[in-house]
Amino acid sequence: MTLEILSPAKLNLNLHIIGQREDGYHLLESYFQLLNFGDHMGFEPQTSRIDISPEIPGVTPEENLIFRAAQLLKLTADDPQLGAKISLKKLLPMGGGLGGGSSNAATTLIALNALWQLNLSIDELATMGLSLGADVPFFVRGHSAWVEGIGERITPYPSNCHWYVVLRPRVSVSTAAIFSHPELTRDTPSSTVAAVLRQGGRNDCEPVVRSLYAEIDRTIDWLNKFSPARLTGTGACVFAAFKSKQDAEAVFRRRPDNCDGFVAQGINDSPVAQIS
Ligand SMILES: C[C@](O)(CO)[C@H](O)COP(=O)(O)OP(=O)(O)OC[C@H]1O[C@@H](n2ccc(N)nc2=O)[C@H](O)[C@@H]1O
Ligand SMILES: Nc1ncnc2c1ncn2[C@@H]1O[C@H](COP(=O)(O)OP(=O)(O)OP(=O)(O)O)[C@@H](O)[C@H]1O
Repeated sequence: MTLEILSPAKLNLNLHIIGQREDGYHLLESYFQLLNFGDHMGFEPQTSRIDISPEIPGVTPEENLIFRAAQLLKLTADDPQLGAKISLKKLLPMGGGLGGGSSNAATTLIALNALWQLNLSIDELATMGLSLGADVPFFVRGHSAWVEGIGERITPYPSNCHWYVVLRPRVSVSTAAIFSHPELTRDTPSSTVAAVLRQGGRNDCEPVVRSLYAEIDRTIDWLNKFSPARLTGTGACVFAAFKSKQDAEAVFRRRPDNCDGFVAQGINDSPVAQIS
């Protein structure tokens, strides 16, 4: 039996940095919007081996978050006979602020927990997920949500499910470099999810990212001509909301030559929420 499932992307509709922990990690407040666009994954049980195909260029099989998630689950179950053939059609740009790697890891935890009949709870899978990445618990829970702390405090909250143009300028942003930048705003006052969804929030990483990456700066300016544009995560992707699919597609067709990307709709529940 093969389980085929979409591993969705997210957008950070806002990203407020309200403080910093002693270990250097930043305390965030962010609305995480799930999208109906992502990577396609397939899972088929087999004996003992965990095989992922095709490989991701530039990521060794052992570093692949899909492999690490499967291995973690296998160790927790303490059963060396567990294995799976996992297929991946990667459509999400890597290092784009869309959470692709974290989403793949979460989808793997949920799918294999079901296929291997381990009966681990969502709380247990979310705790395991946090050791793989700050955004993994959000994707494990599988609902658009207000996220606090470094990603571990998650309150599901429905959005208006707008259509989005997502543009990817062809540059790569180092998350660690942005978070360690001296100019980064780290004292935004605490807000509420209702205020952010009503007024639209801002991304505190955006001024620093714009100053360091001219292509991202230009892309935000271009998209701003049609609808208020913002960075997701620490970039490099930039997005704006539209009332209809047609409006979004019309803007996407006119995108600058240096960008690829996609049009997608916000969703409140991830496909993984149906199998967990
Ligand atoms: C900010 C977000 O993009 C929001 O979606 C994510 O939480 C970032 O998650 P990520 O890309 O998985 O990043 P991680 O691999 O966990 O962290 C990369 C680096 O960014 C910094 N970092 C990350 C998240 C955070 N809340 N505070 C930080 O200071 C840390 O220096 C860390 O070493
Ligand atoms: N299955 C995977 N898919 C994508 N990236 C992976 C995967 N496994 C490991 N990685 C590594 O993780 C890095 C970050 O990838 P990802 O797509 O999650 O970035 P992101 O969209 O910037 O995430 P975030 O929004 O959490 O900052 C990649 O550059 C890659 O080296």
